[in-house]
Amino acid sequence: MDIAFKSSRFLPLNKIPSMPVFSSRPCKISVSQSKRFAPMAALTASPAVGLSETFNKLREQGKVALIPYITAGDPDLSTTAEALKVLSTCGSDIIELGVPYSDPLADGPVIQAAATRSLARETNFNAIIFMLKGVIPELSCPISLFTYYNPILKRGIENFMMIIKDAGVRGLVVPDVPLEETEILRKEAVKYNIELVLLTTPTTPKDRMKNIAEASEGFVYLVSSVGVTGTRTSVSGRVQTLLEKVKEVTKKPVAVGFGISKPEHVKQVADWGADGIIIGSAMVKLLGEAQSPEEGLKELENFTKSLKSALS
Ligand SMILES: O=P(O)(O)OC[C@@H](O)[C@@H](O)c1c[nH]c2ccccc12
Repeated sequence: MDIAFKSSRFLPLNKIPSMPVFSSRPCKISVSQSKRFAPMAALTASPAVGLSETFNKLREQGKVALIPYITAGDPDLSTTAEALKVLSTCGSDIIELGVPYSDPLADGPVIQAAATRSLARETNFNAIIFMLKGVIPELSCPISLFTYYNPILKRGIENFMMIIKDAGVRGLVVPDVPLEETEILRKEAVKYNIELVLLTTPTTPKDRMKNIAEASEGFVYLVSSVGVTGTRTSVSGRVQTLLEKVKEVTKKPVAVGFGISKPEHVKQVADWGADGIIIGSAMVKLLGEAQSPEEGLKELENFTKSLKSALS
């Protein structure tokens, strides 16, 4: 069952409630934090730079993009808003925000547990959008939304794009859509200036990899290893060869994700020639398993700074 969207199915843009449906559990963040989260009526979603522009700028400076992933609504949406600000302030170049979903195909145990906790608190799509509208104007990097296909289809592809664009989202990753079916998605995404990022994996044949890279917008997501997301003790040396393979078929930026969780990993993958590094489970774990949201945010800040300095 799609719990995440149970209370918000088929809502056209103008029917999205103006108040988010946050969990009834008391939120432990401080008053000053919650004030900072309050959406500002005067600000509309900022026209922050998109993913391609971000990579262009970094390329000029010879820098590699730091791309954290976190799950929306874990431990709660107010903390997610604060976490986005922390990630942005600590030098993230793009942030992937995961929409919790009840049947996540490729998510490993850490991200699955985060989605389950988030859904148990009744996080829903409309509340995530409301939160993003308030916080995106305060960020200095673009947000790329990460969601499975079903929730998009249920809203209608065009309606979905319209909603996320209106919230200020600049990119979209939909891991369960095969290349052959991305065309319609991409057509609507382009209309709304949303860059649709496609994924290639270690088992993707070279000619297919080329087609994926050609169709991908913003960057190409290179999945570093087979299996599901999650931290691993080391990054396989195979990633270096994989990176070379992708770079033979495209000039677009290539960001590597899956199993990267330490500053040493980040440095290693950057040295192998990646244009961006995606870190998910390690971030999600810090936020989801901390004693309090404040502690989780502090740990997130320290961790992001350590990853950023590995790239400088
Ligand atoms: O968690 P990791 O191993 O650091 O990997 C990144 C990842 O979490 C994020 O991009 C992601 C979350 N769920 C996914 C499903 C498929 C592909 C990618 C993802």
